[in-house]
Amino acid sequence: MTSSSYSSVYPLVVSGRETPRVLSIAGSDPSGGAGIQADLKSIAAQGGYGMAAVTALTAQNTLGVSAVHVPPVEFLRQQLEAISTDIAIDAVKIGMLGDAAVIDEVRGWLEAVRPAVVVLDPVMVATSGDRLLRGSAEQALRALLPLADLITPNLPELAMLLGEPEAADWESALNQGKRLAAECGTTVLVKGGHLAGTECPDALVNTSGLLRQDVIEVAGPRIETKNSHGTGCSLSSALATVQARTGDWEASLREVKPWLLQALLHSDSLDVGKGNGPVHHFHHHQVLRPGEFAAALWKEAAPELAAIHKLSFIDGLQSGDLPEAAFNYYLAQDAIYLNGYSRVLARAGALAPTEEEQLFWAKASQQCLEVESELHRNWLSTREASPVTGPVTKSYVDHLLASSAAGSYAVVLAAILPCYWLYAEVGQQLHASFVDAGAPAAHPYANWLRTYADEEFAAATRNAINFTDAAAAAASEGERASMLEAFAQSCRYETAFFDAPRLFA
Ligand SMILES: Nc1ncnc2c1ncn2[C@@H]1O[C@H](COP(=O)(O)OP(=O)(O)OP(=O)(O)O)[C@@H](O)[C@H]1O
Ligand SMILES: Cc1ncc(CO)c(N)n1
Repeated sequence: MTSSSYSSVYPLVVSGRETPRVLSIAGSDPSGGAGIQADLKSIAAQGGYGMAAVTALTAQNTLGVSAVHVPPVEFLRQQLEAISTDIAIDAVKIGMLGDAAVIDEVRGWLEAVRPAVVVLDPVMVATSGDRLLRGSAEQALRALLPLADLITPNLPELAMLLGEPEAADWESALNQGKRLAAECGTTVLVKGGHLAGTECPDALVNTSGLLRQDVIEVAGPRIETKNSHGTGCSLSSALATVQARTGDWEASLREVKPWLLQALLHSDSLDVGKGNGPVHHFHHHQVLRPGEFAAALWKEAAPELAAIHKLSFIDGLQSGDLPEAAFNYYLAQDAIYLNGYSRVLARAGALAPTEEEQLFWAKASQQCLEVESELHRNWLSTREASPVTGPVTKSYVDHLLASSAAGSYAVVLAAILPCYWLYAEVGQQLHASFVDAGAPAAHPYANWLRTYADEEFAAATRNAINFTDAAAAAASEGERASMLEAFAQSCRYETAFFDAPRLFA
């Protein structure tokens, strides 16, 4: 392997632009799912700077196209000139062109400016079946193809460009792609969107050694959805953007296809229109509303809270029938637990993004140690309880320490939270039923039950919930998944901790 081919396979320095300047030359879709609107969203979703020169205006929605207006080509010329005389363009995506005069204008501009990356989506017919290119302009479009680096026809467009019947299976689609690639000397992206079946592959096809192989297929599942309006526009403009950054068509397709798949999967949440709706271009930038993540956590916690209230330990504590040995075991384990918990709270303080939060967790960590020594002084000094760490205590503390090891503030908080939240809820209910029973002084656990109505602890719990909710809003999707996992695990340990005296005392 020569040094030059080595460096092209394993580039030490990526030469592409971090924020590519990408121009879409395409039609407008006022409903926002296709055309320049989809292009600008896709370019931005891939981290590019989007620009748009409008070739045609359509009146359309998710049900279809009701009118097309192609403005005078002189105005397109002025738009293109305004952009390219001022701004360096890293990639161009070409979509709906409308008629032969527009095609000629774009051809002239491409020949003069010669952008480094040109993706041509030969738009002829919308998803709804409406024509977006005059029949008389098909020949002119064919003649434009060799000026592109990548052509992205759907299967009906591929067939029309070749003057052949539409491919009915993937193999004949690939063969048609090869014929078109050979005819125009460029790379063709053959798209599986219009085929049936559970798979939806795409393939980069070329015949003149432009790529590593003649056919590079990228597999993908077919999503069961009618929201496919603008998938072709979104794919081609996203590819142009990523290509300007990577300089590698295969790498670009492998990056864009999973994004488009997720955009299709999240399309229902947009709820746009009655027909073929758009895809969710910014599914990866979902903004959480305040309290939304906390509500999702509470949903996780609800079954555990119900399970805690069914435990014989809670029942016995409430009625006073709880064997003393079980209560003593619980107190001794609680003291051990609080020591470990205090260390994890201190870790939350170390990771906190604001001084307010740092102070809150530092105080919480100290208070935790104070409660631990209180337990020893006032509760455990007169009781018989083993000082050995029980298996549930050990596992719970290990889980908390492990959750803090990755160094994510959001994940530590999610792991910490159930000890506040579930404990506060359980304590409040135990205290309320104690008061309802007239707070009998003769109740064997009266002094303990009285400690539960602590307003300071309730306020701290509200703070801990709010900090966790805010940390989730700032976290990545992956971190939020880890938060849910850490939180759910801590909830299970809360239940196990209340049940441990029955099993191990
Ligand atoms: N149901 C689906 N599930 C998964 N991927 C899909 C689905 N439909 C289309 N795609 C993908 O979307 C991209 C566009 O393909 P398609 O063949 O639908 O283009 P198109 O017909 O030009 O789109 P448009 O709707 O914009 O006219 C391809 O990457 C294709 O694999
Ligand atoms: C403006 C415009 N361009 C392309 C398509 C193809 O999806 C469409 N429906 N509308």
